[in-house]
Amino acid sequence: MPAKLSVNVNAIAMLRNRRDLPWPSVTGLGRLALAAGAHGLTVHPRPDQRHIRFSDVPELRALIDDEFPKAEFNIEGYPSEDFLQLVEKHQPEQVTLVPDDPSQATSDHGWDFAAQAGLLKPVVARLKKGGFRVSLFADADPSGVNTARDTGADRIELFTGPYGACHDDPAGAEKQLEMLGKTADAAIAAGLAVNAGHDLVVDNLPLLMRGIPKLAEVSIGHGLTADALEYGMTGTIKRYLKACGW
Ligand SMILES: CC(=O)[C@@H](O)[C@H](O)COP(=O)(O)O
Ligand SMILES: NCC(=O)COP(=O)(O)O
Repeated sequence: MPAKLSVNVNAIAMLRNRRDLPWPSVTGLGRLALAAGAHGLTVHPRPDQRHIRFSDVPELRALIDDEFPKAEFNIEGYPSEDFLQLVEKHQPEQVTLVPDDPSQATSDHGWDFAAQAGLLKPVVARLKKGGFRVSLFADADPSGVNTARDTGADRIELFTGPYGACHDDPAGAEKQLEMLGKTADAAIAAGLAVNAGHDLVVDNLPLLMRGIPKLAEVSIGHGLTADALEYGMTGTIKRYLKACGW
């Protein structure tokens, strides 16, 4: 089965937040994405709420529960106490832990598993006890994978930013893909499932899918939102599903 597509609505929220007005509607565009066949929605709340607001989370939870019960909600973020309470309240199907500090413009690295296993283990245990699937944001580096597994997580999410940055450098993209593939192989051998995300677009998805055919899920926001301005959300989801191999 091809990788499932989870649509990250952070960029839509950021556009809305330019004004004190309710459009573009995060929930409305999330509805269009799910109606067009996307498998889930992703949000990445940050403490300053510059993208998604905490108040968006219950609306998106209700959208999935009421209208798309087979879809999944994925909440990504740094495991602060506020974040953990947010996910415990709104019960996403998947929690993706990301080592962002609040000043970062966007996510730009995965966990340093050797150094941060002590922080992650009790957090993963708490989330697993709450019934959540837990995924850990990971750089393309197979050496950290066993430590990631030992935290008790179910999945890793490969950070594909450096791959996405090679949009005009095919040789560089191949190099990045090789490391991503090795990391995915090591993770699967360790018993973890593998997601991927960051700077994925219609043009770089087919190569990623061929290189890592066992990917479980991709979460895509920035590039997909840019495409939606051009093609509309419904047309964009169809393009992205096709690029994923559906
Ligand atoms: C973990 C990851 O790569 C994404 O969640 C990314 O952080 C998207 O969030 P922004 O669109 O807010 O940068
Ligand atoms: N986990 C990655 C994600 O949700 C979206 O990242 P991007 O497509 O906005 O770069």
